[in-house]
Amino acid sequence: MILAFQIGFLDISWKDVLDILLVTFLLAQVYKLMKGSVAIKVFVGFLSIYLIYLVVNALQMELLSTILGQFMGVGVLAVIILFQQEIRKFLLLVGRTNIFEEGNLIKNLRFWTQNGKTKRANITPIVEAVKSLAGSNTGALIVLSEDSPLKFYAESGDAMDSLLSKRLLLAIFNKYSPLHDGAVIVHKDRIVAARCILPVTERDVPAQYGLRHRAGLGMSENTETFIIVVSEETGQISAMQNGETMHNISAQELRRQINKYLNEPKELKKEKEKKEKEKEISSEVEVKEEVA
Ligand SMILES: Nc1ncnc2c1ncn2[C@@H]1O[C@H](COP(=O)(O)OP(=O)(O)OP(=O)(O)O)[C@@H](O)[C@H]1O
Repeated sequence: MILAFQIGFLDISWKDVLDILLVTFLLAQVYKLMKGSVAIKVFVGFLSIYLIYLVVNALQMELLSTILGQFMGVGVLAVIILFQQEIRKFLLLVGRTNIFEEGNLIKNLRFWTQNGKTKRANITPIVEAVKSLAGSNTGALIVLSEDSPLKFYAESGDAMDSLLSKRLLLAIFNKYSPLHDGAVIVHKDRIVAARCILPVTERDVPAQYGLRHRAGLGMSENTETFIIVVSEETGQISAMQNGETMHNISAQELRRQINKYLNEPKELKKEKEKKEKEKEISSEVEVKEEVA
């Protein structure tokens, strides 16, 4: 074996380096694909347990490594069952994208290096378009995603990758446009796709909510996105985030809420998640106490 270098008692060969690089590339691709959806939290959790399992195994801690080993065995099955839809979409995506096709490898690499550099969304075209659509009772469903282009959901519609503009949004949602059905996904300053299918909420919602509102709410439960719905029936504007609906808001309020969503620092988001978890735990404890 040709040695590359040695770290303490570890002999690292070029094959190991290549192995590590490939695994890193694969994990980063999976992360990029799932970024912004709830699946990523399960993925990171599972990965952490797997890393602990590897360390525990290397340290030959028999009992813990047996328990974690059992968990990993069942866990893989549980993940496959829980995320069968996502896995299916992922495999379809992989099957359809040949990275060695002409220009594809370069495009992928460029996407990698430029991903963080895409300009932030200019919210004026969005607010102006929503105001116009509401004024003419034209139904619309717009998903704003700050973190990721939501490839899984974008795949269900027609890819666009166009610069965001008021006129383009109006053209898409025009009743006679072949693209008006479904949702538009906006990531940073680009319209990623139109005609996308979103997950519909399974919660009990007010009777006046039809499929458009249910899909918006479902999306907000499943992803860290901001969703705007314009009702075709009433022309009212609603916004959804984290499974909560802001019903019948003005264009001004919409602008304020989008700004809040785009400017919310990551730490604040994490703190909010922590508080929600604490709330969940305390309500579970309360229920248990009541039962006892
Ligand atoms: N799962 C979905 N994902 C994305 N868009 C959807 C989905 N389901 C329905 N829609 C969109 O919603 C439209 C139907 O809206 P529907 O009238 O049922 O909703 P609504 O909430 O009552 O809204 P409105 O007030 O506009 O009537 C469809 O034409 C389609 O464009």
